Amino acid sequence: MTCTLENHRAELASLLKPVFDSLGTQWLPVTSEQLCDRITSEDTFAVLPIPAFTNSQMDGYAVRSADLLSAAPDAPVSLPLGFTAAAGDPQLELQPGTASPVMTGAMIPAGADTVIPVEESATGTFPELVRCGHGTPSGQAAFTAPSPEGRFIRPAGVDLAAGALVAPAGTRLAPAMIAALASSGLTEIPVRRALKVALCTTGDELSNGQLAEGQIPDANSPMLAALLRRHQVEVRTIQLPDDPQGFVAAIDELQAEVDLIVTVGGISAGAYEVVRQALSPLGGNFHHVAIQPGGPQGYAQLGDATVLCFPGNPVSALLSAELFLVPLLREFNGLPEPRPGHYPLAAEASSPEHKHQVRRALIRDGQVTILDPGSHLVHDLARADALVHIPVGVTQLVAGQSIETWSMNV
Ligand SMILES: Nc1nc2c(c(=O)[nH]1)N[C@H]1C(S)=C(S)[C@@H](COP(=O)(O)OP(=O)(O)OC[C@H]3O[C@@H](n4cnc5c(N)ncnc54)[C@H](O)[C@@H]3O)O[C@H]1N2
Ligand code: MOO
Repeated sequence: MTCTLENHRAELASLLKPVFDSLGTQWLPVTSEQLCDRITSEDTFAVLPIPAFTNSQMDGYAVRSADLLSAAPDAPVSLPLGFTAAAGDPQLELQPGTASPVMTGAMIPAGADTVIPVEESATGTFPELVRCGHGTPSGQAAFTAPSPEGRFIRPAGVDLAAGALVAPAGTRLAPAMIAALASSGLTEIPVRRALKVALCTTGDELSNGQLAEGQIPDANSPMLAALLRRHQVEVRTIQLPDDPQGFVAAIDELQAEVDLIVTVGGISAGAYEVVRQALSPLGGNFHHVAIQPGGPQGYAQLGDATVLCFPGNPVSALLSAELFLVPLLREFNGLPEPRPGHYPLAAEASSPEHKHQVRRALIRDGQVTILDPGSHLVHDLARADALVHIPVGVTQLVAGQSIETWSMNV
């Protein structure tokens, strides 16, 4: 049975919706390398205000603004120094009529209400400084101008108050938001649990080691694993046996460990199509979609096991994943819909009338060149800059016409 690209897309979207809906929450440390680009599953609220405490914006002197009201270039005011506050030190107390050297990020001493940058002091540099517990300060600093209250002081909570919403549920965690979560004192972040996929290749011709005559390296495994990982999927790759009974037993075992099983190969019209032969009697759906490459497609729901079956030719496998799975992963991960580019076609191209063709293309010198349609041309796939969709009903494209191009690498 042949179905359209849109129908198959819709069928897979409804097949996978309960899978995505069931994922729930996973708590990741804010330092986790897996956190970037994940989606928060709950509202997160600040434990600490940002900034966490009132601190200095400059390396300079914390003083009371009232002590410098008369300061002028011809009448500098000299203040004895108190202890020095470095970033990370506990809060000091400023005695009236003194100046406390403070470094950027240090707590503003209690009683101080303004900061004068060191370069604005009469000498422009710090004299010898003494931190609390390391002796008695003896120096002085002179100032030639008043400094208004609050100047160069960063108040606690000015950016975000304690208890305020840091990120609503559904936020995609970009690096800056990770900084906001960390700054607000959150150490464990609730994110939507990553989809766990078992990526199963099939075919006696595949080998990851020594190649016997007739064998080829397994390209689909590393290719699709890389694609899925790019979309935050936890992937486990496995080569399933080519006999239907062993295949079903393996699927049975895998279903307890993963959310989704993706098989590649073994679904077309051959005599040894293990995936189709194993899953058809169990209610699997195998049909031809009016697309090229990627015509043979399948899926099955076996109890709790959701199985997606892609064709084995590497180009067909990757484009099947790009067409049917990646858009759902992008939606789950809160990514915006990709946008096409537009370029004039360098040379004419043709396409079968009753198929939606997805062609690989090069973009050079502002023009797009469509490559050969063969679904075994994995190196052409690798060097392509973009995909070009030629819908059902369009048989001829002419040189110079404007073409939509879609990136595979977003
Ligand atoms: N009589 C027909 N033959 C075929 C049809 C058809 O409609 N009638 N469809 C063709 C199309 S279109 C495709 S696509 C393929 C899909 O076949 P399968 O999904 O059954 O895949 P296999 O037969 O297992 O493999 C196809 C091809 O890809 C190579 N392959 C498979 N797995 C890998 C891998 N992991 N790494 C690298 N290469 C792989 C395999 O060796 C075959 O060359 O069927 C057409 N035939
Ligand atoms: O659909 Mo197949 O993917 O044309 O080779």
